[in-house]
Amino acid sequence: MKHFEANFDGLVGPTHNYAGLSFGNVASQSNAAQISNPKDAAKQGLKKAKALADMGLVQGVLAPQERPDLHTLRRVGFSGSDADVLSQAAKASPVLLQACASASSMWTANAATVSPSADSADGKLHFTPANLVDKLHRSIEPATTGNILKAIFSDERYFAHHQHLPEHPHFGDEGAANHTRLCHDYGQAGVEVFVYGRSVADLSRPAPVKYPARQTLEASQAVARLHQLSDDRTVYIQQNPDVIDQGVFHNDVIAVGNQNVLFYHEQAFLETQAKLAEIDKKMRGNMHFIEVPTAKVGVQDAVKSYLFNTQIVTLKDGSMAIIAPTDCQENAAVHAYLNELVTLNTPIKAVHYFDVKQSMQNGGGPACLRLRVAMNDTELAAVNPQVMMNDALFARLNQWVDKHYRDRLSTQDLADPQLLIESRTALDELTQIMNLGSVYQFQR
Ligand SMILES: NCCC[C@H](NC(=O)CCC(=O)O)C(=O)O
Repeated sequence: MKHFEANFDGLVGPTHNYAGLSFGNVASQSNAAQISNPKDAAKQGLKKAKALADMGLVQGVLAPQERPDLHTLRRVGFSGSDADVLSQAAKASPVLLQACASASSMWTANAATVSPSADSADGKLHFTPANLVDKLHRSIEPATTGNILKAIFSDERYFAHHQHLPEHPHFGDEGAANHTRLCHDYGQAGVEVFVYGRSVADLSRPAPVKYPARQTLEASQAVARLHQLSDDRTVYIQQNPDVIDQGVFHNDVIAVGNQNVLFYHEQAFLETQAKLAEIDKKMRGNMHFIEVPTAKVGVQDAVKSYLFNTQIVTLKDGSMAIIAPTDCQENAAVHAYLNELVTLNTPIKAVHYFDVKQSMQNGGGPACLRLRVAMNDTELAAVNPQVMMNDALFARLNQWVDKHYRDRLSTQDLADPQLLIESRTALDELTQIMNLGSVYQFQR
């Protein structure tokens, strides 16, 4: 049996826009009210996904969500025709309309936490959609995320789907952006590392003062229980609250792992040495800890360039490559660091750069755009084949984007009833292309 890690990238939705909705996410806030280009955004994402498929990696695509979300707008009291609801909301609360129109489900690293069958007691691959309660615009994602995941990973012999955690700050959960699975071989039991921003129960632990800590320890522990992980192979690390206050709103902005490599910034964690020792012990040794010192790359440069929001992938020959945003090339310190990294004695031998600027301007790099699913070939054979990236799907999705997407969108346009019609028409066609059935409210 073959074991590997598949990536499922979020397709950027037709309403991709810059609304400045994410307090604590510097890019989102500083690009508020800029004009976006949904067509370019979707094509940039598709290009990255296709390039990874062409490198021999297993690559899938996840469908975007229905936006503007008329269901939520009606739930909070707007009524009448769809056009009425949009115009009332735009007048009464532009921020609310923006929250209901965000294409934020494109960042599928926040869609769910995934544990492979090798790690769980029942031998199933587990999914828990993230509740994303810290941000209104993201808190409306988990139910549809669950529907989409179930439509793709539907075979109950292999896949276990859990409901998202209770929607309260106690269980603030941001999914895989705060979770890294380490292993020696993808098919062997690994060590699942959960990184949290604060603990609700233990108030003696430090917490950020300026920006929110989106992930709680309690949420991480709940997901580990649901996924039937063994304590012996689970590690909880607190993120350094000082870096959260400098714009590191998810752990995947400051650390990334793959197999036996953990690539992280010197300031990423609290109690770093003790936690690395625990990882090493639970991994039974042979780890590569690649620590980036502040003297080489400061936290600000890491946040701006997204050096750690990169993907580390294992290629066919067993070597690893980094998938980085072009922003890393444009930052002198980061570019110099990456040039040096590939010459060091680590498994990482190459860096490939991709332009994902439309997503970056909202604080989402290459790693945010993908959900990792470590699996084996029997499990892959049970995945909906219509979502897997190949030449035909790439061509079909590019045509679909060309047909339905705008190349310019402002936050004012979000109230345009025509945008809603375009978006629904596009998604309806997409569910046929990807054979998803009726996953959206408007189809039910
Ligand atoms: N993993 C990357 C997530 C980025 C995402 N940005 C946003 O939602 C910005 C949306 C806006 O401001 O229009 C977030 O902060 O959760």
